[in-house]
Amino acid sequence: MAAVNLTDEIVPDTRTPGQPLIRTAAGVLIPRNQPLKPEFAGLANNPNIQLGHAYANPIPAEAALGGPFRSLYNYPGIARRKMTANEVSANQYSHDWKVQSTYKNIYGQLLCTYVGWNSTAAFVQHNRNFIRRNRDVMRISNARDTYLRSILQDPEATDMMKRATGKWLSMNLGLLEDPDHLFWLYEDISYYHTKIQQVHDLPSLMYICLRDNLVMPPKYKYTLFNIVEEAAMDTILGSKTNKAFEELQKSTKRRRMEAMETSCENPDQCQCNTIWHMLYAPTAQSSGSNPKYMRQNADGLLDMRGFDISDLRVAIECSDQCGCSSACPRRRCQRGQTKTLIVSYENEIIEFALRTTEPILRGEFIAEYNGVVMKLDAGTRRDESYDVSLNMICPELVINSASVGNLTRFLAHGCEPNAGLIETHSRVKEEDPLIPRVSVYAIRDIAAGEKVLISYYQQWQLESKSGISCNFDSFQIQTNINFDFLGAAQTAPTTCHVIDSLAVTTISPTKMQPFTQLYLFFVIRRPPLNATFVIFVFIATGLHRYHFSHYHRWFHG
Ligand SMILES: C[S@@+](CC[C@H](N)C(=O)[O-])C[C@H]1O[C@@H](n2cnc3c(N)ncnc32)[C@H](O)[C@@H]1O
Repeated sequence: MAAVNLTDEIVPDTRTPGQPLIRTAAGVLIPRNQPLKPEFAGLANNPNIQLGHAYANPIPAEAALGGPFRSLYNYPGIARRKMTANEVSANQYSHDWKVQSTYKNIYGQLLCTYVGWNSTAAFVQHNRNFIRRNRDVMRISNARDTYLRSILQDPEATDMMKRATGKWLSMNLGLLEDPDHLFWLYEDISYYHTKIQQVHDLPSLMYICLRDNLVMPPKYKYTLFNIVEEAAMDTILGSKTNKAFEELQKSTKRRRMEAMETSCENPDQCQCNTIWHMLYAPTAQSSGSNPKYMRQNADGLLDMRGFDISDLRVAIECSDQCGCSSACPRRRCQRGQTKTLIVSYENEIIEFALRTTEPILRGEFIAEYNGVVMKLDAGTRRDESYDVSLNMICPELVINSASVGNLTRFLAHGCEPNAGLIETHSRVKEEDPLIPRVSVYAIRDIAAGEKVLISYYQQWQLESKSGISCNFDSFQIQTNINFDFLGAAQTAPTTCHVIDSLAVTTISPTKMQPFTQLYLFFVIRRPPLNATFVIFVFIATGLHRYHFSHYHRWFHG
């Protein structure tokens, strides 16, 4: 075997900034102290594949210098050792250091923080040249401020959320003097994850927690390509979907192909429809499910009408063999995210969720779901709530984003989802392995500021035999009975949360005292566990927040 491209650690892509189509296709995890399998020889020589023993988020060079300050928080890819204001002046560092972010201070002056320096070394900037030289940073700060101002105008935002915008909109002295404040950790995570996004030509990423007291931000490693465990790579290499087009043609029985249009820039050479027929189209022998072929139109949009998570769906994208450019409508996942999204802390139950800062059209691509591709029966413990299955491309595998992933790991469950996951057969080069990919597309138009929600559960999981479902109508029946009993019939559920096997609905009855909330907890039956259907009713005056988090913890053990 020629020189093996095996490193200790797989790292976020920094090799080809600005050229998304020749970036890393995947990282493959090879167990330590084990020889590289001969079947992996092709991977070892493929410049688009990184082979390594672990996935790491190294601290970028400009922040790695370090200083005497050691932050309380140890997060992957985030500089922990930083320089303080004293250290900076003792070493006479210039203000040309790389700018991390900017804010207005309470006097309306422009204040800036630097990469690898702590908050005590934030400086006021008077110079117009500063704005000219740091347009990128200013653009991100302005987008953040626009989002925060929109919260101030939002009738649904709570008083606490509005109050908390102050921390970001005008920096106060207290925060500057407290470099261990969680606020700075949020700022660091936003900066370092944005840096990885930018290498892939993707928009910035912000983490925001609009609460008086910030909660710990999420801790995970950030990746924009899938990391494949060795056993999963074996499965991929042996799978029919991984075969190169010509090989597939030789090994597939000729079938009559229904003529289909393609929006590919080069329709005569486009192979996508043939791949659909050879790999995924239902045959006379196939029984049961009827897989759906998702084809982008000339604008790169998918027809998401009638989206149902129990359907099998696959989108097929062009490879270089189709002879089209990187701008081809049928390479939408390859081009990646274009809308700026925010990871926002919602509440004690949902925790973090994704919100869009820009309108998204129905059928529009939102982002790729990245994480670790692993075998379903890998035997390793994982948080399955971050699993996405690959029923069409490789049913034995899942993508799990609990410890390594990208922003899509924050997609929350919605009873009325506005987005859906689409398995995506996509590789830039035909000689690359076909790493399973999953894209997130909008099911309906999504307005700026809205949460991006998917449905976690299939209908059979939500509807037990006793008729419990994540459906406001059925909750309404239950709640009216209870309110009749309380003498307050004119009520309506306001929110519905589903926590794993638990559904919670919060109701503010009109005839009850102000601030009184009623929480109904439903345990949803999930076959094969035929757990008894339980309803707890709590009437809490003033203390409702306490009850909410208390029972949440109780149910999670
Ligand atoms: C894929 S994660 C989503 C990200 C997660 N919220 C976080 O902060 O890391 C799935 C978990 O989010 C929470 N979650 C998501 N949507 C929810 C909802 N509608 N109601 C309650 N919890 C939700 C549940 O704890 C679930 O197990």
